[in-house]
Amino acid sequence: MAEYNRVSECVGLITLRNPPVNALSAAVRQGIVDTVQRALSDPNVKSVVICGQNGIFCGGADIKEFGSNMTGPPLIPMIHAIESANKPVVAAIEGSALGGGLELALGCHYRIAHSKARLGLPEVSLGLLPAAGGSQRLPRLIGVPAALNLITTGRHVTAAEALQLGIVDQVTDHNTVDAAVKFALSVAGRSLDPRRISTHPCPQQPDLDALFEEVMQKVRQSARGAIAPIACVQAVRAAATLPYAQGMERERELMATLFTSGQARALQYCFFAERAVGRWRMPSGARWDTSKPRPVHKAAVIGLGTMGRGITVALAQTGLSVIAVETQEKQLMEAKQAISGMLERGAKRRGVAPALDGVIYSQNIQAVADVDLVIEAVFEDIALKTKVFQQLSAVCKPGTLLCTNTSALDVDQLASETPNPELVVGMHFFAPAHVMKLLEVVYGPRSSPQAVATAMQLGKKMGKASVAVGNCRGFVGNRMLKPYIEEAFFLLEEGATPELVDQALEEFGFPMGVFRMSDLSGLDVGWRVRKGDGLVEPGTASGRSARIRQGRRYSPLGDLLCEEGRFGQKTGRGWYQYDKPGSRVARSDPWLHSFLGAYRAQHGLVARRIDHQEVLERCLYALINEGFHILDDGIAAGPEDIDVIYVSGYGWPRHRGGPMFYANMVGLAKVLERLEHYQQLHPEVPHLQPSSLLRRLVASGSPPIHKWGEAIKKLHSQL
Ligand SMILES: CCCCCCCCCCCCC/C=C/C(=O)SCCNC(=O)CCNC(=O)[C@H](O)C(C)(C)COP(=O)(O)OP(=O)(O)OC[C@H]1O[C@@H](n2cnc3c(N)ncnc32)[C@H](O)[C@@H]1OP(=O)(O)O
Repeated sequence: MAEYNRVSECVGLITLRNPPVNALSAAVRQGIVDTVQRALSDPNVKSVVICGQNGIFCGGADIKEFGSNMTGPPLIPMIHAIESANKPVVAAIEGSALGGGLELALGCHYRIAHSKARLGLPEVSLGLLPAAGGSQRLPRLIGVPAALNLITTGRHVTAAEALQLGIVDQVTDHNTVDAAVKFALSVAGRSLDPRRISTHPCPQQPDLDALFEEVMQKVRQSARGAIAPIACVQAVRAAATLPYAQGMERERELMATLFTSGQARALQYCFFAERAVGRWRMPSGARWDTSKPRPVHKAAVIGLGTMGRGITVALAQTGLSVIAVETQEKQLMEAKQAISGMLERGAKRRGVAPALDGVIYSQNIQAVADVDLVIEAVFEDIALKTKVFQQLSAVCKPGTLLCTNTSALDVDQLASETPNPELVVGMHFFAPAHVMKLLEVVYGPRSSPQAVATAMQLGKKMGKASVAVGNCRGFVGNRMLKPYIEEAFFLLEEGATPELVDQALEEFGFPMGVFRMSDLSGLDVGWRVRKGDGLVEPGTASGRSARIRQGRRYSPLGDLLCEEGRFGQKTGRGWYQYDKPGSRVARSDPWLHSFLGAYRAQHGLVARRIDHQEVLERCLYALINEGFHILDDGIAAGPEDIDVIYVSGYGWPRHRGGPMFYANMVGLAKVLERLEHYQQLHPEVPHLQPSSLLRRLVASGSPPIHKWGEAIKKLHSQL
């Protein structure tokens, strides 16, 4: 919808009305077409202003429409009609002008922005390109290099940067619509020819070919298989080399390819999934909209190792006052220096003052007496954490929320050691905690909805993709990682190399394959966990029986490397070799290959040829299968929760939508059939046994992913 008013006697004011972001739905487009026509045909109107209601210009095309049959007037002729108008049209930009919203503004003759507005063409992050003329007008307006940067990254710019780039004509701190109306009156009657961007040539650019080659190479490297960034470069190239009409034709062709691609579907699914996880619910029936978070003004972090330092920075950057506690004086001093450095570097990047005064350091746990929330980040040891929780329960004011940053320990067990288990939740950060986007908020059966709501809200404030999950071994992310890593080990036993496995996974789109990742995070981490589980048996036992532990197939390969002191990058040796400890460039290691040969010989294993498809199917389907178990157990409320966790914390390629979305794209019946196939070949591997939920979904006709929630509820009610 678009509302029309005449203001200041001779300005036609068109207001886009489609809460919450004034997306260009069919009704809005129809409204714009009608109101523009009305303004242009009214002889009393000398100029026109377009704005959006509720302080936001326009969030772009209505993404929900992309999945359906699109009706209503198309955007391109609508914008063209505005640009060809014989009366000046001024865009009054408040809040956001994104995607189709900015393309609409680029069709206007002038753009006035509020100083707090943000502008951008983020279509690339939805698997698309600015195909309402944006890829052709922006380079003509601001030049090819700047347009390439904005269009291929999708980044939003501030009003100040937009002014500097020449995207907007004026920035105001006052009422934007008033400023735009005044401006519109001042330009009434002026020639509009120089203001029609589509009629301009692109500004001259020396060495155009070299520029495009360089950008294309950079984009291909960072795209990890995503096709939209490449199409964006091709579209801008068309703007730089072809007349406008032919450039538009190229823009349309490229968009047609992207629009129907699986990647666009995956990326748009991610957009909505990231918002859906904020609407969390617990098996008890507690939900985001009925649970009020507590205000948190002051927080504390206990334990200032790597995780505690990152968490302190993340909290301080939200503007909270933070008490950072470390009992060892030397550690405290080192932490203070490290945290101050991180805050300073972060502030410099963001162009703000560092929140150094926001952090108070203490060796004494008594210092946290008046905080609203504590995040404990001491060493992963249940006895130590229990002791800290008991101290906190004694010291903190009543009602303080006690959160544990654990990746593996039982949140319920910790809660049960405190007098108020309802105040306890897990906050599982990922290293480095001030950088990584993901936060798993782990609730136990006794965690109160208010505690979950508070942790979720705090996560959002810290800019994290926060996902509420139930308590189980490994929560969601690490629980699914276990079968993925185990399959990779089994593949080595059967004849693969770390290079082959990693190459298959990196070609799929992971930034690092499982072995390069393991070298980065340290092989000793998993070794310690397996030792704790009683799985590690020193010695040189051979044969099949040595590889069956606790009744299931087990590969001791990781343990054997650790026994050799090969912990990965930090020791300069792991699944690969490095120039020196701490170096990051992985090189193939002949020692490792002969070690694998000797290991296979010792265990009577005959190496066979393994291809990329088998690597992907075994590693990914094992991980996905665990995801179905997690859904069946109610640990994750829906597939979106799992997918957001994997995309934001585990390097799953966003253009593949997350593991559960990927399973949906591949086809549930196919995933089931391949799991059954591998299970028959490896009956001693329980994680290849298809989950009963997967079987039941296939039996009920493989509903599309957005219907899984309904299907799971129905299947559970039939049990
Ligand atoms: C056969 C082949 C044919 C091929 C040809 C096809 C022809 C098609 C041609 C069309 C050409 C189109 C070219 C243009 C494309 C686009 O414009 S794509 C959209 C680009 N815009 C964006 O990516 C912006 C997305 N939104 C945001 O970044 C943020 O929402 C915001 C605007 C910055 C506001 O942020 P915030 O205040 O934090 O609110 P949110 O929680 O993010 O959002 C609130 C709710 O609004 C929903 N929403 C937001 N944007 C859109 C949108 N563009 N469309 C639909 N819905 C949107 C969002 O989902 C939230 O709702 P809930 O999910 O219900 O919470």
